Amino acid sequence: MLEIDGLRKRYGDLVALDGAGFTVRPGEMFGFVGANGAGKTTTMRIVMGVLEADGGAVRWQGEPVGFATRRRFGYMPEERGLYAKMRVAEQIEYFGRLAGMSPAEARSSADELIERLTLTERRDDEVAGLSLGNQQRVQLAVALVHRPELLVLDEPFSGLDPIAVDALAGVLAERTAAGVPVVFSSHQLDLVERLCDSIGIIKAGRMVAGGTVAELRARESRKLLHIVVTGAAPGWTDRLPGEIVSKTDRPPAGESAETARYDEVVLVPSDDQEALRVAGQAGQVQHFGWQRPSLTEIFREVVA
Ligand SMILES: Nc1ncnc2c1ncn2[C@@H]1O[C@H](COP(=O)(O)OP(=O)(O)OP(=O)(O)O)[C@@H](O)[C@H]1O
Repeated sequence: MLEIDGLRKRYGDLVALDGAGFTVRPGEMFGFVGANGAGKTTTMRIVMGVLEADGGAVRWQGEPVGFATRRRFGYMPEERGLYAKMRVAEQIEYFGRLAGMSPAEARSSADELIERLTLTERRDDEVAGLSLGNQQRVQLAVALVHRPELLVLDEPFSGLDPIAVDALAGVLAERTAAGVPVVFSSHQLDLVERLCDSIGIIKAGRMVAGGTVAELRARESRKLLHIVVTGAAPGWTDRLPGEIVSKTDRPPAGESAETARYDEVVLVPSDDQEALRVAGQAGQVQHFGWQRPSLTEIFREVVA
């Protein structure tokens, strides 16, 4: 289990981390999200010992993390670090050897990752000549090659095409199934929502929300009502009790309105039963139900 506790870090006068912390359990995929400059990279660098914290602690299996422990971690830094002139397979093997693998182990692990991350046709190319997305795949292979006990990945999905996203998600799911905790940062919230067991949201160096997506939905979000009414006279939505978050009178593309008028409203109701009554009196209620907020909506709410 990885425990990050009360991290503090200043760069001169700028407070980058102000008590940030979270826990990642064995086999858990943890999505670390926050706006630009919120402190994600700084946190990951401290976990990996690239930066020293001014305060707080990082523990692995209950013990403070040191150099020997970090060698067993896999890290994909924000500043990608590959040898431009080295060939793909050679490079991945080299990093496996650096982490203490035998030549045979490093080769077989590199071969497996090359295949999984669909780099087979590029295995003898120099990294410098690869597209950015392919360089990213090599960087991921380097982080994974020594079969680390913990994975810390700074925006591993950025710049990958959808096939590479699926390939990487598959590799990470295998590692978590084997008990490895994975922490990754991302701005692709739909992906985070799809892949992660739990999520931490950081804002200005502090954690502002955390838990499973279901917990976040239950705890952090306002309850939204989604209402669709056809055939109502214009202006009826003014009678709805509560705050209208969005509304449109245009039916979704591809669906023609059967009646002259279509209204779709998202409402934070002050009285849901009254909202139902108003909608029913106004026209034909086609849909009336609670809307589950997406992670993007929750993010906007807690980070705003
Ligand atoms: N070496 C540095 N010197 C001075 N300030 C820094 C340094 N590194 C980061 N910062 C500042 O610390 C804050 C946190 O930065 P950090 O890179 O950790 O954010 P982030 O959440 O990873 O952002 P992004 O999503 O843009 O990658 C920002 O205000 C950033 O400008």
